[in-house]
Amino acid sequence: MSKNHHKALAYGKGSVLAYRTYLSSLTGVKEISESSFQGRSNILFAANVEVTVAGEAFRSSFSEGDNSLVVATDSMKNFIQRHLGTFEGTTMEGFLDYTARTFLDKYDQISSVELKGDLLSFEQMDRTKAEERSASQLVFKQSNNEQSQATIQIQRTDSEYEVTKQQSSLKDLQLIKVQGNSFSGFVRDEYTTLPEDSNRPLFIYLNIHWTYEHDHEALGDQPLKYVAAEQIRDLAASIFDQTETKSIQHLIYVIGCKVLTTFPQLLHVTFESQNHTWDLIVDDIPNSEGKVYTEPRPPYGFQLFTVTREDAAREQAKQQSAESAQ
Ligand SMILES: O=c1[nH]c(=O)c2[nH]c(=O)[nH]c2[nH]1
Repeated sequence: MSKNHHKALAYGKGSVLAYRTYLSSLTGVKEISESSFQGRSNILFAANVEVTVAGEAFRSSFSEGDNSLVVATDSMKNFIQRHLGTFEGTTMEGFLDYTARTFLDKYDQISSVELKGDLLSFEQMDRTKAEERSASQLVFKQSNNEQSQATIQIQRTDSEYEVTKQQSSLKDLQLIKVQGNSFSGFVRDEYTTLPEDSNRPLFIYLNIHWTYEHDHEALGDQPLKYVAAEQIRDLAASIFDQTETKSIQHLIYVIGCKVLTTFPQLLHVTFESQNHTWDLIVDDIPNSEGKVYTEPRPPYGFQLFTVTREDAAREQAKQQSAESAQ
């Protein structure tokens, strides 16, 4: 049996919080019909960052207790927070790229650095002034719903810095569709107790990760190429609404294809989904199509799938031939 685990040699700092006011706003993104998203004011840019650094130079800090090359994780925290003050871009992806590169510039002994940042969500509240209601430029509500996240890993090579991982994510989007979902035709054998269902409510949790063909297009410097987590969220919800779902497997595939045809600058999109569909309690409410449900008991099911450009192209060709046959 082959053993295929990487040997670990790294250290870093988690939960580095940095709240920046009046970062440059993100404007000029490509607008799509499924989303009202036009940009982010960035009046508040709130980040929770994790930094991980690696390099053979740190081996002796583990084996000998030799701290002579060790950058204290406390200093890493300061580095991240102060660089949010000098950052001139508009996105988390851009901030992490900027900080990772300046970090490698500063510390020769570090051979690779990975930064992961959650963009903490603060929503603009309404205000009324002289009978006119508009978005407050001062008051925000912290929102603990789905979150956007970015990850970048940059490696030092002999001549340059190489981006070895770049990913943008939307985490923990929880969507319920109250009807228009079936699940049937699955294996029936002596272990099967689940009935076929032609119309179930479907409650799913989604993590969605997308990767650009060209890493630099993730940064937001060319806003027309930037894909915002808000747009991915709205696309996913719109497809869910429009699709008579056969399974979560099929739903995430269709969402992935739509994401890739809408944003051709993306290389692939990966889904982690969970099934949290409610249990039925009251089926027959007189004179109503309503029902009563409750939280399902554990365990829960999950799906993992990466949709590629080839998948999206095949799906688009299938749709076009179906349309021309009509
Ligand atoms: O969308 C679903 N996919 C499954 O694989 C599955 N399995 C299950 O019990 N319910 C569901 N639902």
